[in-house]
Amino acid sequence: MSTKWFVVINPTSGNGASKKKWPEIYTELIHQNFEFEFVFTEYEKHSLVLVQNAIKQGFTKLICVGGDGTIHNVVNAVLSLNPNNLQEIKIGIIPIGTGNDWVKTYNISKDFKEAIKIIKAEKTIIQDIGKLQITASGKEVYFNNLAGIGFDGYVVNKVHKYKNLGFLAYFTGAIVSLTSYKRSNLEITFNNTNLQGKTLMLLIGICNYSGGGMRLTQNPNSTDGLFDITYVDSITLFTILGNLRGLFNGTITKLKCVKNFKTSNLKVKILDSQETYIQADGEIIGSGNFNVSLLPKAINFIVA
Ligand SMILES: Nc1ncnc2c1ncn2[C@@H]1O[C@H](COP(=O)(O)OP(=O)(O)OP(=O)(O)O)[C@@H](O)[C@H]1O
Repeated sequence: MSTKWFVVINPTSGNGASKKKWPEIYTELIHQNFEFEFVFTEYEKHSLVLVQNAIKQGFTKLICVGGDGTIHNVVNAVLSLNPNNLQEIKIGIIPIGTGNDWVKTYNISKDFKEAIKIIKAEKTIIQDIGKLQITASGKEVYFNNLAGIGFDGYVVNKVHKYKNLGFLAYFTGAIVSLTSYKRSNLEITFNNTNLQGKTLMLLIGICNYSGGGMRLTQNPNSTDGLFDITYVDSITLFTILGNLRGLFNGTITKLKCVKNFKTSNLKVKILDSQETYIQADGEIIGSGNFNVSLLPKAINFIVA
């Protein structure tokens, strides 16, 4: 087992900010007495291979420099490898992304010096993780923050156009997309509940924030063994514009048109032929019918 840290940097995250800030982050890691090896990703999902190789070499302490997509890839690397020493693996985050949503739940600072101090203290939380399986392909994806289908996936698919707007990228993408999005006919089944019909979006939440600081699930708790589900069949642009603060303080979830549930499993069937994107932690992962289940207390993160 290595006592060194393995640092993976996505140079494209935060619209290139990770690459620019790396020399200062490197200096600060040395300054705070970290022993580490580091590597830059060279293509999308490259962190999956890099992290799996690092774990096979005996690294247990990982640092992720990037945004929510980079954290998502590191989590997927660990859980798809499912090593014998999973309990010993810890993930620390230096948040340099666009939305930086996952870190907000745990008050991890966006100031990299503060984020490094938090990692140094090695206080961990064992968090719940979602496992999503696309029925047709059997593809499995883990998520640590929030997954969704419908409008949510549509916005994520468009958001790259607005990445230069920073945290407003998702909000801008959502407002621009609301007029053009065509709802899909979905069937959603969990516990004794069956929802069927034209659906704007379904969100499956673990942590508190998504879409660049929005609070779109009502009562999330990242360690309670349950997803927080938000289901919206329709909402007008007018209602959203009248509740802009509610998007960011969570009161939007109290509107009559927004339904909230808790469950640890659910099934989603697409009842029409329209392609509907599924997103997990802000990454498009496919389309089609899928099942989701919760893995309670599945992975250690270093938190404030
Ligand atoms: N070297 C690379 N070249 C191109 N894409 C990469 C590279 N390394 C990682 N990626 C991809 O970059 C994407 C975005 O990364 P990330 O989410 O960390 O940044 P972000 O989108 O700016 O932040 P956020 O998700 O917090 O909004 C991920 O899908 C990841 O697979």
